[in-house]
Amino acid sequence: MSLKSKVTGLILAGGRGTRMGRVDKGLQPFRGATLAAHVLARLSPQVATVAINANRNLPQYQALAGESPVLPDYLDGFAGPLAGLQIGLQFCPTELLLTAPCDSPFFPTDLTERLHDAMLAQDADMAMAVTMEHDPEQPEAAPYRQSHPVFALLKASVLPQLDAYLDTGARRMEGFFNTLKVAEVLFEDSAAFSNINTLEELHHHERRAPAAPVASGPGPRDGDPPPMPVADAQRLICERIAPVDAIETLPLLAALDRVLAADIISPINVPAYDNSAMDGYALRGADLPTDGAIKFNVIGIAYAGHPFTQALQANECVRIMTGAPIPPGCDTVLPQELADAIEGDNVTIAANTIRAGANLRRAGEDLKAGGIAIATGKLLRPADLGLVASLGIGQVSVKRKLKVAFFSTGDELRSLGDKLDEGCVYDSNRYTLFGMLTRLGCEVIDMGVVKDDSQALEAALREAASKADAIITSGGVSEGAADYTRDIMASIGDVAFWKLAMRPGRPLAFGRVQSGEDSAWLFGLPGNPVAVMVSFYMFARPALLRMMGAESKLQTVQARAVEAIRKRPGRTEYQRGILSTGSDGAPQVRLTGAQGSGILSSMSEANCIVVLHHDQANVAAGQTVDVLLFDGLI
Ligand SMILES: Nc1nc2c(c(=O)[nH]1)N[C@H]1C(S)=C(S)[C@@H](COP(=O)(O)OP(=O)(O)OC[C@H]3O[C@@H](n4cnc5c(N)ncnc54)[C@H](O)[C@@H]3O)O[C@H]1N2
Ligand code: MOO
Ligand SMILES: [Mg+2]
Repeated sequence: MSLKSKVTGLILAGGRGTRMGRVDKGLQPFRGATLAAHVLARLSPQVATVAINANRNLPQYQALAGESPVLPDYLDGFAGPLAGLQIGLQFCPTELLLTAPCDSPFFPTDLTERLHDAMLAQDADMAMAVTMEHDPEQPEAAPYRQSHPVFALLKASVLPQLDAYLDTGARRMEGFFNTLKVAEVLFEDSAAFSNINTLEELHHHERRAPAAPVASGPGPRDGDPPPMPVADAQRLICERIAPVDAIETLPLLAALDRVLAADIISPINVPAYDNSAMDGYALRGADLPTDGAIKFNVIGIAYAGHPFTQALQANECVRIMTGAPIPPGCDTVLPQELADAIEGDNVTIAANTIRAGANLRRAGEDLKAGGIAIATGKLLRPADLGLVASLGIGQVSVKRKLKVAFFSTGDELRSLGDKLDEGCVYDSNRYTLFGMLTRLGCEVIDMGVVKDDSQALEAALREAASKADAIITSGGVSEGAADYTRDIMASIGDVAFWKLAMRPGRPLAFGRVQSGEDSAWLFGLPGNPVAVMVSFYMFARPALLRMMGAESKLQTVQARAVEAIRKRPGRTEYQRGILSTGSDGAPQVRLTGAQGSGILSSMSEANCIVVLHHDQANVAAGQTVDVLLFDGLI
């Protein structure tokens, strides 16, 4: 039996993340994935199966764990790693359990093997990693021994001892380990066990990252992490964001473009009764001639709103208008223009003019009483208002509008009405952001321009976090000497800075900003005017829609490229295009000329974005490309 098949791995992710501002450490974005995902990638090859101990954000951990279990503590109140160990041992289907904390993504790939060797050699109950450390304050002093109790291999059979220890109220790992026979294993590489406690440490590691074990994409340049593929960033954002659950009830007309918060159940059949689809004559289908022609006697008139209620006899018919209820016994309507002859009260109908059952609209054929007419999450469009009205419903429950604060950053920015000093530009991003957010149905909070000044930025972010569900900023997220935004963002929240494998829109900041009790999601978009729009559409838009509880799928259409398009594989490119109909009637697209990410006119001229996918290479003229239409997007 292999060693691996005897070991269950347990990721300890149940802590409070106190030193990280109480964020869920394991879910922090790190080198294209989450910290816990990195730990999982290290652990999986060393064990038969993995479980995750977590006490918050269980769905996100479950998404990571897949088929494997996510185990909350059995003990209440974030009782520490021993509580995680307890539930892990309770679950453990194998002879041995190996623990690893969610904030240490660099541990050795032979951890299980080395701990196991020592455990056997010393006939121990558990084995634990130890390193020799130097005190940075006293570099001359002798190194000291540092144990790493969260990296431990234990016999599953120690569970009763752990239960007894926890029953005494004690919670310290070292205390429990003193009750066991422990083998210590000295590892040379102390950095392998370094854990990431604070957001500063996280960003420090993020910036000097070696190749990420779970991220894909082109290799690192100058020690930088590889740019993250667009799809990975979208997934990471989506995994972290949950819908805002506040709802309100609105009169139907005020609900246009809002997100439905409860299914609309049809209280009635629509239509409520069988009725005529034509102006003509209602009759019994059985009376229709099979050959020749038959004369029907008109015995009355049915109008919409004025039914004819008398039952018909053989070869009788009723003059009927569109929408009028079908008289009793009738099942067919002859459109009047199909009559062979109409003379006074007589209508002659020839054989094979219509079939029995024709031209009727059946009760409930649109909506059945008791059925779901519109499902929760639907963005209410004009057709939906009509549908709700057709059910006689005058008020609907919708999600409250999402509050989104936004501002531009940069000393060079001037607001409209200001003099354009040398080296300055007018702030255009706030206008595009206003437009995009308003179109998305958000309540916008325009916070103007904020200078490249750390105090002003911090104050603006705090104010925004206190007022809004989400914050959108532009500028200052790249590597420039005046790009203060990234440091302030990182210092007052758990904000990660990503370099994305896309163009435009390479830099992006995403995370949560905290101000006292209040917090908000932050999207720090790049400053370049085209980049800000593209990043908004690709990342902020789906995230905001998710917060609103709405669907965000965008439909692409295919079009023939009129000219060749240069494209480098390994990044997603969003080029501005004009979609039209070719001489053969098929859709075709051409680019709007210069594609620089400062050229906003390319966006204004365009009616679509040409999406060139991550792995796609140069496109030859005549080849088909995917196109995202601006209609529906903006
Ligand atoms: N060494 C590197 N430099 C840059 C990189 C990089 O990876 N390494 N990335 C480039 C890319 S791509 C972009 S996009 C920009 C992003 O820069 P920032 O987000 O830091 O934005 P700023 O430096 O503040 O501004 C960039 C550019 O955009 C103009 N801008 C900014 N805000 C507005 C506004 N509200 N209205 C109109 N124009 C605005 C600003 O004046 C600059 O020209 O970084 C590249 N550099
Ligand atoms: O993202 Mo920057 O993409 O060139 O403008
Ligand atoms: Mg910059």
